[in-house]
Amino acid sequence: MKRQSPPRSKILLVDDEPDLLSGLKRSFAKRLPDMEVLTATGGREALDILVQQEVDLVLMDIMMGEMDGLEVLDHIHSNDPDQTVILMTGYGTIELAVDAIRRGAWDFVTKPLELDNLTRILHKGLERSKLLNENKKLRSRIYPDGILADFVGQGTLMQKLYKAIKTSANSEYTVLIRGASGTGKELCARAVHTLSRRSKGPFVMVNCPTIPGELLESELFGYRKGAFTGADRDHDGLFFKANGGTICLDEIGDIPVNVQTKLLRVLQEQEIKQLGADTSTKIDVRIIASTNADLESKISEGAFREDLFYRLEVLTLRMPSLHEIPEDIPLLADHFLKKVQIELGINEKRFSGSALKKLCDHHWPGNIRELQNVIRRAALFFPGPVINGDHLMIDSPITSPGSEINREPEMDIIPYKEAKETCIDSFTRQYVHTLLKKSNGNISEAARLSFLTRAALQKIMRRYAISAEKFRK
Ligand SMILES: Nc1ncnc2c1ncn2[C@@H]1O[C@H](COP(=O)(O)OP(=O)(O)OP(=O)(O)O)[C@@H](O)[C@H]1O
Repeated sequence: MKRQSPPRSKILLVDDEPDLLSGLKRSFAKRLPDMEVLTATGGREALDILVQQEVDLVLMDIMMGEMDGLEVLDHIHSNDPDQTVILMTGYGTIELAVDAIRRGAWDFVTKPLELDNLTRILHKGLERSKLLNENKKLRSRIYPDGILADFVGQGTLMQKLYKAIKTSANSEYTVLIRGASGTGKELCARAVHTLSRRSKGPFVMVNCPTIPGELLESELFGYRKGAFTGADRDHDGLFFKANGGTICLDEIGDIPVNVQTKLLRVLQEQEIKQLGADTSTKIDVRIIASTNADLESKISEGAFREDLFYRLEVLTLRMPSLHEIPEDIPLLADHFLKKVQIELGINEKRFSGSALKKLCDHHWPGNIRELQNVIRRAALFFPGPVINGDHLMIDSPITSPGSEINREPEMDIIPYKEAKETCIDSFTRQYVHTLLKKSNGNISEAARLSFLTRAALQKIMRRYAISAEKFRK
């Protein structure tokens, strides 16, 4: 197969001296053979070219007849603030060049041109353009039909979601992502960040219930050395880690009221006063919160601050449950099957008609994550090119790896790490089922027996779509 060569970088040379243009073009052909060089003898011509073509770098003289370089620079940047422009200036006009830098030129070179130095600067300028372009591409990871990269689903509800994600990404407001466990809330939070102007900054995901309540405040906001016994050094905290970017507080409904109060202050004042600090520090962090809890009920029980709720839900994104988007199940199933084939390096498989029907008929309490796990298990445990209905262990959630192996003794040989993860999945499911059976569905009792915190156990239950209800007598 013929390999495609990478696209050539394009440089636009702008100068009203045709001799200089043709001289430079000849020199560049020798020194920069991978580049395409375009030329323009004036500002207007240059602007026309830039409207029609993507150019990686503009090298332009300041002193030009019809429109000087600074004026052209302003026009270029009003259309594309990221365009890399290097200006050429004669001796004695250095001040002008400094002014140009202030107005957004990336660099300048002095005439007469010293070709080694110019080549070095051009390489650096092109490197800058490349990085900016990669970032732009990342930010516009939206396919022409409006679907976001990483997301699968084309039905009406998913289309509405993509639109809402894009709108949220274009603003700086706080976002509240609501939806049941496994519906893609984390994926959604990442998409809002990636499509926003903060995409170059950090994205910090905080699973609130996994941090014990008494540590959450110091983990989120940090502390100064000596703030409390054991604080033997300064600790920045997750909000500072997210400075310039986005923080996503997952399961916001589970955070203690004292932390809610502090969070409210951060939202109102955009500054943090760390434990043990004398003064507050300004921060620039966009907050996304996600929850599968009924926050309104929590408010009426006094467990969640109403004022914080209204601050958080400036923009609300609702993730549909999988049973609400049945038309997308075959697409998602195919997507996960392809993914697992790549992850496990196994031969291509497909679903039989009975398998697809079973997938579409199931109610999916654990949503997209449950679908993903079911497909992973089927692909892992059953060799052969076709996954049929019997291979999908949907109806019998209490499965032990042993029983699966007995039913189908021949397993595909897959990397040890993946096999182990899948067994951990089955083990966790079985462990929690046994635990809940023993405690008659009493979560506090189950947490006590397992030495897990109640919140940690609930998190596991949500992740595996296990409800305590059916274990209650
Ligand atoms: N529309 C989708 N297309 C492709 N993959 C998806 C989609 N939605 C979710 N997923 C995948 O499903 C899995 C679960 O998604 P995610 O962790 O974002 O859910 P969640 O709602 O945050 O779950 P929890 O509340 O339990 O933390 C992830 O592997 C994610 O990549």
